Amino acid sequence: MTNGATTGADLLALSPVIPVVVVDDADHAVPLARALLRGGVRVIELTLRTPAALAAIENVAREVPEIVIGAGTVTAPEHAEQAAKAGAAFLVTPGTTDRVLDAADATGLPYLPGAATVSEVMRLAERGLTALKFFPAEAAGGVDYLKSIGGPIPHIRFCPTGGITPQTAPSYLALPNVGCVGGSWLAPKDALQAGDWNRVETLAREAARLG
Ligand SMILES: O=C(O)C(=O)C[C@H](O)[C@H](O)COP(=O)(O)O
Repeated sequence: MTNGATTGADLLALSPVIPVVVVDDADHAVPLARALLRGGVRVIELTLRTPAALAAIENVAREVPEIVIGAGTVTAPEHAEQAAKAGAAFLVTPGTTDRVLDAADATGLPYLPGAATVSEVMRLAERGLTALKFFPAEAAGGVDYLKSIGGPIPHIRFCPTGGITPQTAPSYLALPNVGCVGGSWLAPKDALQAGDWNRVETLAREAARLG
């Protein structure tokens, strides 16, 4: 189920870019996942922002076992259990609370908890976490902020997400404390609505080369 990704650190190594996906139609998820795989991206983060999200995760977990499927936008404790039951292999949270972290731990799944400040990073490090999501990356200070965090807290590694583009991704990926970036550009809403899977495959092929 997790295709070998059993820790947060494993998640950072799956792909240079983790596609962050919003699906309005659960039927889009399987062809989308297959297009990402054809382009060389073997991970997908399906955000729990729409009513179709959990069914989409179930569809991909059942029909595309070659891809590592995770649930994003985990903002409440119950989201963690719902996502695990749907077949998610990992969880991603935009920010963190103790209740959300406890619920994520209870699933036994690897997860990337969100942090945006040095103090939030330190609080997560106190819980023994060493692989975090840095969100909202661009708005929270971008590359320079992450570079600064690496000085006093060099053992924590990040998946920065939020406002990152194919043009800015390389500057993040060049940092020693960055394992991958998250980005919604790999699954443009208009491409999903049009069923333009060739465009998704092309975007994935370009992203897979960023690492
Ligand atoms: O919903 C979540 O789980 C989040 O944490 C937020 C998303 O990861 C970012 O909104 C993606 O940012 P963009 O790539 O700029 O679209």
